[in-house]
Amino acid sequence: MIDFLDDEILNDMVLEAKKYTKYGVVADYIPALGEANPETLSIAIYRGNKNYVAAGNIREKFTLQSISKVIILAVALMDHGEEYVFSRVGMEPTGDPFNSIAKLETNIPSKPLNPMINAGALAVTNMIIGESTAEKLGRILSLIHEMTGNTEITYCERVAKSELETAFLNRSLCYFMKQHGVVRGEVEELLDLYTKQCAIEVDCYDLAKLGYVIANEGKNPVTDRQIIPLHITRILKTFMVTCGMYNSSGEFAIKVGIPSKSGVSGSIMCSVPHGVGIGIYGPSLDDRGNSVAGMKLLEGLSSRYNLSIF
Ligand SMILES: NC(=O)CC[C@H](N)C(=O)O
Repeated sequence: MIDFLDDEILNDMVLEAKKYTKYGVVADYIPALGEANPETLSIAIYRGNKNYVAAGNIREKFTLQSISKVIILAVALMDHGEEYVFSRVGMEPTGDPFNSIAKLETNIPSKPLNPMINAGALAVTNMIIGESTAEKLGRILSLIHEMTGNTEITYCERVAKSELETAFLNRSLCYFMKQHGVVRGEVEELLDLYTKQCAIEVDCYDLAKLGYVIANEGKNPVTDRQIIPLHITRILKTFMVTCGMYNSSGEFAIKVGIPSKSGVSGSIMCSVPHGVGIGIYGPSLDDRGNSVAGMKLLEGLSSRYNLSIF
């Protein structure tokens, strides 16, 4: 039972998993991410109603990167409903790296295969309702504020700018999709919003709460308010299982078995069904872009506390 887990046990598990940080590298294709300390590993596990355990420097901030894909999918589904969203993005895993362009050309009609890869997330970001980038970003942040109870959360300008200046591959994905009518409007405006949403800054505690709300069928842990409809949280968790860890999702399902989403900042958000959220930060990444030590830590937690959903 994860209820028996305390800070001391968790700290020992973090120290053990930390040894694996040396087998990875920090992402530097977004130059600002390259400044992270590769030896860092921290985790917060939120069990509802302010009950949590933690280890490492859980107040250290990092950017959501691909974890934002789960949040914007929730916003788009609440804005438009399933039929519209899935007319512009698919539901199938790709088995390719997260930034791959390959399947956009070979898949007919040319819509991205799922919302957890960059192409799919760009298509979903393109659906967010709002008059301006600021309004759209404000709506994404509002949902995050409500889920975490932390209204201070905003985006890191430096990381957003660093990505916008170097996002050549994401620009290509957008132009390709624009050619095929999947992306509409100005590509630069879309990239501006996308890089800002990826640069939303949180700490492990916030991330654990985001994961918790999805695990808790969309309800706020303190007020019990339904923030995200139940059927949408099911969609989010399913994508987290099938595509959340990029092209490691299958292996991760076997070894860990928890709906999870990772980001190239080295973050992982997990939603253990029926009420546990986990937020991890460990910027040393494996060759698929997942936190090496974070995955080891999850493997240990899952087997020790029987957390696999399978
Ligand atoms: N895997 C990720 O976290 C990718 C997010 C990053 N902002 C990108 O588009 O490349």
